[in-house]
Amino acid sequence: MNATIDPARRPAWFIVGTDTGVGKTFVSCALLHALRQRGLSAIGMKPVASGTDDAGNNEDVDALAAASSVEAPRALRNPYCFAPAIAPHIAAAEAGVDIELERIVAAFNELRTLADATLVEGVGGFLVPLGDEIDGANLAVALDLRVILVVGMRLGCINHALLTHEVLSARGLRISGWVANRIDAEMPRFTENLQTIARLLPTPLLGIVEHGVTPQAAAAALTLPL
Ligand SMILES: Nc1ncnc2c1ncn2[C@@H]1O[C@H](COP(=O)(O)OP(=O)(O)OP(=O)(O)O)[C@@H](O)[C@H]1O
Ligand SMILES: C[C@H](N)[C@H](N)CCCCCC(=O)O
Ligand SMILES: [Mg+2]
Repeated sequence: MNATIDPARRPAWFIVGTDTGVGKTFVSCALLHALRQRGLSAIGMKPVASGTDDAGNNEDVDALAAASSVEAPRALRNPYCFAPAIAPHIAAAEAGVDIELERIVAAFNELRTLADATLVEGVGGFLVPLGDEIDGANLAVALDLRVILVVGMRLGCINHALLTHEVLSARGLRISGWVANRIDAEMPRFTENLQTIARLLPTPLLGIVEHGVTPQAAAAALTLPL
């Protein structure tokens, strides 16, 4: 790691998806590998996770840790984790927990000191509530990071990509680019859909992640907006 660079100036992105299950974790892992292939140390964060196995582990948190080149305490990588795989504000309410943005920002700031680059995976789609007063957009704004939008390429994604981009812009976020993730191997007219989104989204296409590749292999197809 290049410890001479002020942590606040090290590259970091907030990974937003067009929905839950569109490949935010998958693409985040690919981006972590892409950073590492460039010789940078990299770490992933999942501030709010829901859904654990019997041992209390969450798939996203574990996948990001496996793709990271730096180890860090789970409390920093994942400040909030709830057992049921449900909307996080409902899981938090059931657990009697208030999700606090300040706690997430503090964890992120500490995590950022440990690696050259940091990726933060959002929760579900961009406007998922995190409590009565806050949502995913508030989290992205509080972290003040550039955003990478993961578009899960399936029927309906054009509208989801445009809606998400509009809200990102309305919240004043800087958008580094988008990634086309082929979650549906059989998507009819994939190329035409890709071209439509590329034409309508005023942000660069950072790469296409093919269906069924490993995150390591997908890394080679990604341009890092460093
Ligand atoms: N390019 C791909 N090829 C094959 N499978 C993929 C691809 N991208 C994602 N998947 C699979 O699709 C599922 C959803 O992906 P992923 O968990 O990354 O979505 P997510 O947006 O992070 O979801 P969540 O909102 O739960 O965090 C996972 O089983 C993942 O392995
Ligand atoms: C459990 C799942 N994998 C995600 N972590 C949470 C997705 C919440 C979606 C809420 C919604 O938009 O309706
Ligand atoms: Mg995920």
